[in-house]
Amino acid sequence: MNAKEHKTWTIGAILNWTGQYFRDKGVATPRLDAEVLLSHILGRDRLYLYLNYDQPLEPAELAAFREAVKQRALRVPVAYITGHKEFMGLDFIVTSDVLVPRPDTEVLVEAALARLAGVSAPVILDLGVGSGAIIVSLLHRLKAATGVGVDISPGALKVAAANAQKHGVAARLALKQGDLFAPVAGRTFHAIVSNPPYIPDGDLAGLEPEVRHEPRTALAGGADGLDFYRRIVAGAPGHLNEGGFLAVEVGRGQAAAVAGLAAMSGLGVEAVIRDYAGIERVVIMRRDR
Ligand SMILES: C[S@@+](CC[C@H](N)C(=O)[O-])C[C@H]1O[C@@H](n2cnc3c(N)ncnc32)[C@H](O)[C@@H]1O
Repeated sequence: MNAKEHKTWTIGAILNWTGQYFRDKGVATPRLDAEVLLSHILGRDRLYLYLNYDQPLEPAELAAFREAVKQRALRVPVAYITGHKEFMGLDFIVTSDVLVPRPDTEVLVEAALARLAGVSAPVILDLGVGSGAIIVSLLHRLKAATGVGVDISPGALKVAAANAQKHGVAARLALKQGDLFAPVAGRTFHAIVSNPPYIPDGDLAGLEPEVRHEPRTALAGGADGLDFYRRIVAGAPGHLNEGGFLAVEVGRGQAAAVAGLAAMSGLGVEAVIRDYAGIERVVIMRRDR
């Protein structure tokens, strides 16, 4: 992006340049990321870029875009640069205090929705609420539901609160800081949902550069990645209503081990659900009536 090379940078020229630059930096979706960032800076959708290919950028727009490109080249996730990520058709506020919501996690939300549709006023617990992606989506769809979201990170809870407000569910969601079940001692729920940290500690260093920008507390799951499942599955029976269920997202290859934990804690494994890539992604465990 050297001004001497181009007298004026048009939308088309800068997208071509940036796409190539990101490709050279190893970005997985270079052109798409260039478009998303430019749309964000211009406050327009991506279609606008294509319809206005020859429009020159204002100096202020160029400066802001240059800053965004610099960050993306350092492999900062796009969502941290734009401050937004779409999940379950809703626009979530995202900061570097939270994991960027993943499409795979929609499988967990859909599974919980299917099971809660017939419950008149479900009460739901989300352990490791992060941005609020799971519980906010559930409460947004289930108008009579109420929920509790727990997180160890005060920064994450602020983001969850902003998202609950944005999507009109704040009055039905209590957010609590603490360690897993500690803030809900003595309470029971129709459903417990969780996408806990599940990366084996030894795998963290080898992750994609983008993931290493995400909070370690959102990722690290102990030596074998299963530390949180051990605690969640052991604690769930005491926090589920009779007939209630626990739905957890799991990492690749972890479903069988998590199902094994269920047997030990007296929960029945109701289903193991695959994600869009065919990977076993969600384990549903139920407490008997
Ligand atoms: C993988 S992220 C999931 C965030 C969000 N639920 C989602 O699916 O996008 C895990 C979350 O668990 C939180 N966490 C880590 N340790 C915790 C603990 N001991 N108790 C409660 N939350 C914890 C992290 O701060 C992080 O927000």
